Amino acid sequence: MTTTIAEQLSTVSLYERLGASAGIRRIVDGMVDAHLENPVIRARFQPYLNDPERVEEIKRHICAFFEMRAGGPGPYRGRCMVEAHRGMNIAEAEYVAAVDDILGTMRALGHREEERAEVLAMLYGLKDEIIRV
Ligand code: HEM
Repeated sequence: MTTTIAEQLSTVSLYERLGASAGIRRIVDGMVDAHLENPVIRARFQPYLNDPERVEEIKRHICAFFEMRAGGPGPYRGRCMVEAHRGMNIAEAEYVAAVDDILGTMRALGHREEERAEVLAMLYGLKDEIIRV
């Protein structure tokens, strides 16, 4: 029995389609750079620049979180989204700015509309665990 390319692609996990661990790391690096340039949210991240080891740890956690959510093999050992963002009083506009940075980075890296839509759906599902928790 023959299968179409579309059917074959649909069986490949989002993790693989994002380029596995290395591809996700590129998205996270670009996303953090974009956050630092984004006037809506950069003040949230600038204080961490004094502590590069902490930045690296947070990036590793964000990579592991994305990998887990995209169907990757590894565990996520960071905090849950409510714990990670508790007390920050994140506003809707800040959440949208962060999502825009992630999708803009994916577009710049050449990820297809399909993968961007899947990541958007994943992020949207986390909204209530991040805004004003
Ligand atoms: C868009 C969806 C978001 C996702 C999926 C997400 C995910 C994460 C993850 C996985 C961590 C690491 C947790 C850990 O190290 O235990 C983290 C940390 C952090 N997030 Fe988010 N985040 C999102 C939105 C935001 C927004 C909108 C802001 C602020 C404008 C924000 C600010 C932070 C900060 C400052 C940290 C570091 C906290 C610390 O360890 O001191 N995040 N986020």
